[in-house]
Amino acid sequence: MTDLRQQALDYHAYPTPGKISVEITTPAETSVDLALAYSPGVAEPVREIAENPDDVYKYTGKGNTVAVISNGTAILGLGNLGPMASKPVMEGKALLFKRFANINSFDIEVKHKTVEDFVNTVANIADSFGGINLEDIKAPECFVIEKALIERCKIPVFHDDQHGTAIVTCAGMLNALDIQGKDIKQANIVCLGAGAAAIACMELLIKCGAQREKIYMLDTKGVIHTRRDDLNEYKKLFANNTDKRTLEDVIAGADVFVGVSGPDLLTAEQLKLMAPNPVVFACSNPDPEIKPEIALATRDDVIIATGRSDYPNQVNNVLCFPFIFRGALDVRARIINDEMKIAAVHAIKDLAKEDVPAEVLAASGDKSLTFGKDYIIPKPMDSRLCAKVAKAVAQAAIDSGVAALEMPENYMAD
Ligand SMILES: O=C([O-])CC(=O)C(=O)O
Ligand SMILES: [Mg+2]
Repeated sequence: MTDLRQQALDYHAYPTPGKISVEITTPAETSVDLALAYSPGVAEPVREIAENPDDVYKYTGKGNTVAVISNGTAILGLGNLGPMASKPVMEGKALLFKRFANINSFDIEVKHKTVEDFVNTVANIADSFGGINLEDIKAPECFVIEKALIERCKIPVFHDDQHGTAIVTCAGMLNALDIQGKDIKQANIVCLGAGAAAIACMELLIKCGAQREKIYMLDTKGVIHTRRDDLNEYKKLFANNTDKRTLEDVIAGADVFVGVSGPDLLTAEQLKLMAPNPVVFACSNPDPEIKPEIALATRDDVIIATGRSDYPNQVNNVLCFPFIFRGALDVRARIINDEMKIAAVHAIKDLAKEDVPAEVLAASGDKSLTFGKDYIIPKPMDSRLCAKVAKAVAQAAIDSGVAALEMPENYMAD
C-alpha cells in the first residue's frame, strides 16, 4: 500500500508536475507561419466569427474541448477538501478524455462563496468550450448547479458523478442481474449513500425498470423513510414507507447493494444476510464499501464490482464520460438528454457480451474475458467503447432532436 502511495506521488511529480500539457496542431516555425497563426492572419477568423458565430467551431478548437470543472466539495469518496486538492482528479479526467476519446480538456477549479457565484463563473466562461463536465461537487448543491447551468449554457453540461456513474451502474447492473437470473423489476435494492451518485443511479435504475418502492436508500442517519423530517427534496423522492431503520434491517434478503458512500461500510456479516445470488456494487473511490477479497471469501454466489482499476468489474464513470461527450460533440448536441444516457447504457451493456479481441486483452492485461461474474462490463481500455458508445449517443441526440449536425459520414466506421 505504501508502495502504491509513493508510486502514485512519483507518477504525479515526474517527469514534470501533473499529467497533461498543451500541444500545437499547426506549423509555427517560420515568420510566415506566425503571420498566419497570429498577427496579422489571426484577424481573418476573428472577422469570420464576428460575422457568423458558428464559425468558431470551424476556426478554433472549441468543438473538441471540454472543461472539467469542480469546486472540490466532494472529491471522490474523500470528502470536501477544497478546489486545489481536487486538481489531480480533474487533471486525471482531462487525461482520460484525451486518452480514450481524443477530446482536449482543461481542468478548472473554482473557489466560490455561494452557489450563484459558482454558476455565474461557469456560465460566463462556458462559450469557450464545446461541453462542460462538472465533477466532484457535493449534493444537494450539485443538483441546483447543474440545472441552472443547463438552462444558461448553449453547450452540453453533464455532472459526471451523477449521470456518468448512473449510466455505468445501470449497464453493469442489468448484466449482473441477467447473470444472476434476477429481474430488475423484482429486485430489492439497497443504496448506501444519498449524494449525487446515489440519487442519479437510483433514478436511472428506475428508468431501466427498478421499482421505487423496492429501493431502500440510506444516508449517514440510516434508512430514508417517510417519517423523517430532515430530508432535502432530493432524498424525499426516495423516502420509503417502512419501519426498517438500519443497514442490517434492509440488507436482509436484498438482491442488490449499491455503495456510493465511503470505505468499509458493508461488513461480511451484513453481506451474509443478502438473498441468494446477490449483486454488490461497492463503488466508493478509492476505497470500496467492502473489499472484493472479503466479499468473495464470505460467499461464492456474489457478483462484486468496485470503482477501481485493480479489480475485475470496474464500475466507474470513465466507461462513460469520454464517449458520451465524443458523441455529443460530434453531432453538436445542445444538451445530454435521457435518450442519450439510455443509449449509452445499452451500448456499454451490450459490448460486454461480445467476444473480446486480443488487443483488448493485451491492453487490459487479462488472459481471457468472457461475459460472466468476473466480466459484467467492458474494460476502460477497450478501444471499441468509443465507437459503440459515441455512435449510439450521437444517434440518440439526432433522433431526439437536440443535435445541430447530422451523423458524420462513415462515423466511427473503424
Ligand atoms: O474519479 C473516479 O474514479 C470516479 C469518480 O468520478 C468519483 O469517484 O468521484
Ligand atoms: Mg467524480
